Amino acid sequence: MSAHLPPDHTSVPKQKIGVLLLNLGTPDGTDYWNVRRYLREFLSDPRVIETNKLLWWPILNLVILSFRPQKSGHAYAQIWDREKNESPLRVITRDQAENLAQRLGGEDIVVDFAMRYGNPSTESVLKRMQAEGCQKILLVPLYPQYSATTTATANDKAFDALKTMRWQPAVRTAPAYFEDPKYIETLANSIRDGVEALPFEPDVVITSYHGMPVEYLKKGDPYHCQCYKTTRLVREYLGWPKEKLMVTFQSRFGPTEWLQPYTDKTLEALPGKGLKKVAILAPAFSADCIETLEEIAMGGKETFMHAGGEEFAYIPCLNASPSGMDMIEAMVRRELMGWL
Ligand SMILES: C=CC1=C(C)c2cc3[nH]c(cc4nc(cc5[nH]c(cc1n2)c(C)c5CCC(=O)O)C(CCC(=O)O)=C4C)c(C)c3C=C
Ligand SMILES: [Fe+2]
Ligand SMILES: [Fe+2]
Repeated sequence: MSAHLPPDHTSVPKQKIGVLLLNLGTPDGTDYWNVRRYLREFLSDPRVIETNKLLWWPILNLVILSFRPQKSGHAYAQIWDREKNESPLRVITRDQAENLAQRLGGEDIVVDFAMRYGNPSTESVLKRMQAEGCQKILLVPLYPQYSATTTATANDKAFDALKTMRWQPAVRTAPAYFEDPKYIETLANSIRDGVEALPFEPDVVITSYHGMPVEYLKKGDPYHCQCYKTTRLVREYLGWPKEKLMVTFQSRFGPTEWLQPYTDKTLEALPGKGLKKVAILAPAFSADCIETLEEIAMGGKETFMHAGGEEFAYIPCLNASPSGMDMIEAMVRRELMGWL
């Protein structure tokens, strides 16, 4: 038998289990070229943009990538973590991975994080984990609600890397956790605690989810339904009436119809209906990022106050908070069952 093994087989490291947290990605800097490189990779993903490739290529390369990097770079600059010189999404995702590593403990488990677009790339981290001896790897896309535009493409990217490996590790993917009782409880408590800490009583609390083209819902993406279910379960957990916790969809991109009601239009309309005090959170995001900090906490507030609103508060994502990490730890331990 040994004649068939590579000469250095004796140096194969001890078998370990890998846990890889996956998130969307972010530019390496706020300047034009860094943002352009990131947006180009992101918006070239056919899971994200389903428009015919021949049609999309000139629109993306000649129009969008000429103007959008400046606009997005300016938005990133407003929320950039200057001390670490990184975007909040990467800082927080790293915190989550480090915190989880401490919780799972032991030298037989390797916890790391990777991004679908930009750095650290999914391929580089998977290869590092394999070199460290991880023969079993759990992929954890950090999206509570499943979407082909996020969860599926994160997994695709990991499988693309596995395709290039002669000796592939065994792999599992963690499912979306939009109705996981622990997630619902954690999210609901973060809303109740967030609201109780405010110096005002909100007339309405908005759960603002990242949007997507309506077309994707019609083609069978379950994201929209899972968003509504998360909010319904949270509302039931809190015992709130239907009108107290609203669903809206943010971050519209391009000219097509996206999921409605739109967050910005809702914030504009609420004061006119006598609802002048709001709290808002973004449950589709496991970590605060440009879409929550710049678009909602800053831009959303401006829109609301400009329309006659009186009080506005943004409730942060679960991030690497103790309760958020309890939830991630419980989910990961459950998915590792049989491997540990
Ligand atoms: C163009 C179509 C897009 C779809 C569909 C989409 C879905 C989607 N996205 C997230 C989570 C995040 N998106 C983020 C940024 C972002 N998203 C799009 C476009 C689509 N997203 C763009 C063009 C951008 C870049 C920012 C900009 O230029 O305005 C981020 C933040 C990244 C960061 O660095 O902070 C996250 C997270 C979900 C959950 C989702 C599901 C439907
Ligand atoms: Fe997005
Ligand atoms: Fe946005």
